[in-house]
Amino acid sequence: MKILADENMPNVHRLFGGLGEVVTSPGRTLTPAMLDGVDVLLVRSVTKVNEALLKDSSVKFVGTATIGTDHIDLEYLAQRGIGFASAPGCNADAVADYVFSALSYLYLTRGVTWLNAKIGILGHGNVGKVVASRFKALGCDVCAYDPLLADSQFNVEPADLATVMACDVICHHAPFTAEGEYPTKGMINADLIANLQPGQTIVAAGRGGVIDEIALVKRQQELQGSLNLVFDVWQGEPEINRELAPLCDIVTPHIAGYSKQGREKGTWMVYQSLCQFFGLEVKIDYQTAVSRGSIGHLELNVQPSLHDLIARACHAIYDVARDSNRFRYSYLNGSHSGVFDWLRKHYVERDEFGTCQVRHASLGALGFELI
Ligand SMILES: NC(=O)C1=CN([C@@H]2O[C@H](COP(=O)(O)OP(=O)(O)OC[C@H]3O[C@@H](n4cnc5c(N)ncnc54)[C@H](O)[C@@H]3O)[C@@H](O)[C@H]2O)C=CC1
Ligand SMILES: O=C(O)C(=O)[C@H](O)COP(=O)(O)O
Repeated sequence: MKILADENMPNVHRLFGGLGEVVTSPGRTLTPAMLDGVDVLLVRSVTKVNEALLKDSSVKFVGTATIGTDHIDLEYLAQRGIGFASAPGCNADAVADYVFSALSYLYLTRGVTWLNAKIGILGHGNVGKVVASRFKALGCDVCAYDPLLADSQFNVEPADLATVMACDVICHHAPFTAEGEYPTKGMINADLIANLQPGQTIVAAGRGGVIDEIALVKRQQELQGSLNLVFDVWQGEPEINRELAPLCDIVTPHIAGYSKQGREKGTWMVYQSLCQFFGLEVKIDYQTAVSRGSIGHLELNVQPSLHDLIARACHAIYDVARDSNRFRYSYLNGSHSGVFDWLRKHYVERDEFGTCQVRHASLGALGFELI
């Protein structure tokens, strides 16, 4: 079996090497010619998998080690009888860690006291639910908008879009969809953005293309920079909006889900699905494939407030400012146009909060392991 994999997929040789010949390549520039003789294609979000890529190939199985599937033409795969697997939920905890690291940053730098705020979540799937549960466990007032779910499927108060957009903190965890009854493409439109008020916070960590970036630039300028903006996903990736980025507090190159464990889990979930598809034995188990954390245990002195305690704990494991600064200085101040992908390829590993043990009960709410 010949397996072609995105070079940014961790553990790919270790997991798939026993199943066939593994060749890796940059995902964004993959061409149909590279699929010659390939049976299995393993991608991440940057490869458009569609008829144009696959029509002359003999690919039998496509796996994406990601949560999102908007880069895959699922209908075409089904028509051709090509097997498919994604990795639902693999990096949901990583994205939640990103959200709380970013809110901690806003607390420390701009005094945003988000624990007392009204929180609104856009998209209540695997990621939205983890984020919502953490806020709820911390005692926050949380609601969520997800028109495709019945009320009984929410773990927080269901709300309409306008209600979520009026919240103090708005967390975008919706996929990119251009069709159907509730497409997300441009869903956060100029009208909704024109109603944003000073002091509101937006964390964009779902998919680019959902928020009207031009309208947001205009509103942020009108409000003299008083919106708190955290942007991980962008409409024109790997380019980013050069007018919007300087108006944001945190700018990152689509790495909210890039924890070591989240990325390894993604590869392992696809490995498991591939074995099932071809009727092969799963020889590498989850414990072997997914790393433990490198810190293990965190002792924190009593902090002046819960906000401070959370900020110290989150940033001891992952301080989002490190990614934002690296990106801001190299992308916005430099001429290196490939820096978006370079930073992702050379991402400095980070562990999930859940790999670290703590004693403070309130940190259990954030996914840390309580002892
Ligand atoms: N920034 C990053 O690194 C990462 C981004 N993502 C993105 O986050 C998105 C969400 O991930 P999951 O929760 O795991 O996906 P999921 O598929 O479990 O949930 C998506 C939810 O969005 C809802 N939805 C669909 N249309 C909507 C609309 N118009 N308005 C509000 N909600 C709508 C769906 O009903 C579903 O409940 C993914 O599509 C993925 O693209 C995921 C992982 C990492
Ligand atoms: O899982 C998803 O969905 C994501 O957005 C990934 O974290 C994005 O990572 P890449 O696939 O673009 O490396």
